[in-house]
Amino acid sequence: MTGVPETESVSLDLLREKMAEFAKERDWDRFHSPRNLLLALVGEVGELSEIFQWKGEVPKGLPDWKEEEKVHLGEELSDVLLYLVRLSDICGIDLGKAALRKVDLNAIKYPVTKHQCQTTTTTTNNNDGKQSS
Ligand SMILES: Nc1ccn([C@H]2C[C@H](O)[C@@H](COP(=O)(O)OP(=O)(O)OP(=O)(O)O)O2)c(=O)n1
Repeated sequence: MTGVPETESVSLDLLREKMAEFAKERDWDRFHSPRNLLLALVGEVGELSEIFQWKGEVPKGLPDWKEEEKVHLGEELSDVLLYLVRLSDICGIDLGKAALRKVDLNAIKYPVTKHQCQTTTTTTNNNDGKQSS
């Protein structure tokens, strides 16, 4: 259905093209304004949050979740990603490049030597750089 072989990785560029095509075919470009897309994105983040709502903390890998719950989670994560990709495109932002640049900036802001977790002591580093015991 996507035209992408199962074994191939999916790029942000492919998703950007698919969303552009999807909107064009339906004459929905006029609805895909920055503000509309942002609101749609926030709505989908809400739907994603609902999946985790009231569940308490859940273990990584979601071992106790039913297959259909995981499929639903994948759908909501995808909606968030797709609107984010589309919003970036409409705003003229190369999301992949911007994100890579941000990763570099994060590494400068949080150098490993200063923020590595100390496993031998009871002191822990929060990811905001502040320490707590
Ligand atoms: N104007 C629109 C409407 C939808 N979509 C695409 C992007 C999302 O991936 C998905 C969102 O579709 P829905 O608004 O139907 O939302 P859900 O799929 O979450 O359905 P529901 O809200 O019924 O759970 O469709 C889009 O690009 N532009």
